[in-house]
Amino acid sequence: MTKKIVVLPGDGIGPEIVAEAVKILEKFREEGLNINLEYGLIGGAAYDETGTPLPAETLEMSKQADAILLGAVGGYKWESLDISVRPEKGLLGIRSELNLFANLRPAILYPQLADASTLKPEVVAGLDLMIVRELTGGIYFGQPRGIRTLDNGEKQGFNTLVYRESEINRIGKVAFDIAAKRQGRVCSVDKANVLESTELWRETMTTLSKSYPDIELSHMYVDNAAMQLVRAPKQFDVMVTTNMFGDILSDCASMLTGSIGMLPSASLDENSKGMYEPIHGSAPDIAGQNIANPLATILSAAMMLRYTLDEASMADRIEKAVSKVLDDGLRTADIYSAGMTKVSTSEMGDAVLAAL
Ligand SMILES: NC(=O)c1ccc[n+]([C@@H]2O[C@H](COP(=O)([O-])OP(=O)(O)OC[C@H]3O[C@@H](n4cnc5c(N)ncnc54)[C@H](O)[C@@H]3O)[C@@H](O)[C@H]2O)c1
Ligand SMILES: CC(C)[C@H](C(=O)O)[C@@H](O)C(=O)O
Ligand SMILES: [Mg+2]
Repeated sequence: MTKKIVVLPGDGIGPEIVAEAVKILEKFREEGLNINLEYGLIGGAAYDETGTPLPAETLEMSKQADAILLGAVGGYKWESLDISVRPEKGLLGIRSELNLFANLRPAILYPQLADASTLKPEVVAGLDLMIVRELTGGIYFGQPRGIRTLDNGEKQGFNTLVYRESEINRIGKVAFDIAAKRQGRVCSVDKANVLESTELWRETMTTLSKSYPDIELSHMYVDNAAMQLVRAPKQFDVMVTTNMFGDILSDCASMLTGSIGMLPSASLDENSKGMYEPIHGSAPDIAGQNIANPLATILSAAMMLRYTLDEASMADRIEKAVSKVLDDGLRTADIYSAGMTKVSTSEMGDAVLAAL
């Protein structure tokens, strides 16, 4: 049966990088992969056209889809809008509406990029870390939230960090199951010394770990985890953490691999239906210049083939093709170093396509 892929390019560099991943999906389609691509609006592009960052039509087609490929949302143009209609709200809305609670963000160093990493080669060589970020709960979604005026006339902004045991258990299971296929170690990152919500997080992870006797569970406070990531990242196998901590730690981890333009992600529901997107944003500072790195998006398409479309060999081919173009010395500006060949977004995409 034909699998339906919804493509949501979004804003800024979104359309540029998504176009490169689509070239690859189209090639596989020509080779016989039974997919159909359908485009939708999200983020600022959707707001401009329809007055909302997540039009009902986009949500409906995404619910019907087998998988979604997303570029990025947001940009200067929409920064003065009320938070409730900003482009980012469209992204949060689709994650929540589709119940995409498990966000997998693999931070893998391609050895060819050791010199682009912010860490010394001996500290980062062989890095292969999986960050499992809870994506539909925590402070991003907790109620109450807002800005209120206090009795003395002063304004106060407030958000609520809440986690239910069931939310912690389901993301914990994802992390333990992934660890079982890797080195068997999970580090749960929290702030249990200060926040009750993550005190419960720690207790729940500990109880859950009793069902996974072969997995080694450790706990770490988020401030230490940030420090350990840049000190000795190879101590981690799988990290599992809350929505906001995972957002921050994954941007941090991305630079260990050379660039935020290298990190893909999968956001999955209970049935491994998913949305696939690079972890970076719409990069308005470089949008429209054909210089963004498309590899995070191309690698996100590989994750889509692996996790949702059950086409592991095609995913392998993409990952090998990325490795090949890096072997050939091709670099977008963000990962460029002396002696390499600087290429544009579309040249990088074409090179991966040719290397397939
Ligand atoms: N998933 C998403 O859609 C997503 C993620 C993060 C931020 N955002 C939004 O994007 C907008 C810009 O946010 P920001 O500047 O804080 O973060 P950003 O990730 O867009 O950019 C941060 C820096 O990284 C660079 N960068 C990002 N992706 C790159 C790529 N593929 N190649 C080369 N360089 C790249 C940018 O040029 C910029 O200097 C905001 O509106 C933000 O809310 C969206
Ligand atoms: C744009 C924003 C809502 C989003 C997040 O915070 O989840 C982004 O930073 C990400 O990492 O996907
Ligand atoms: Mg982020």
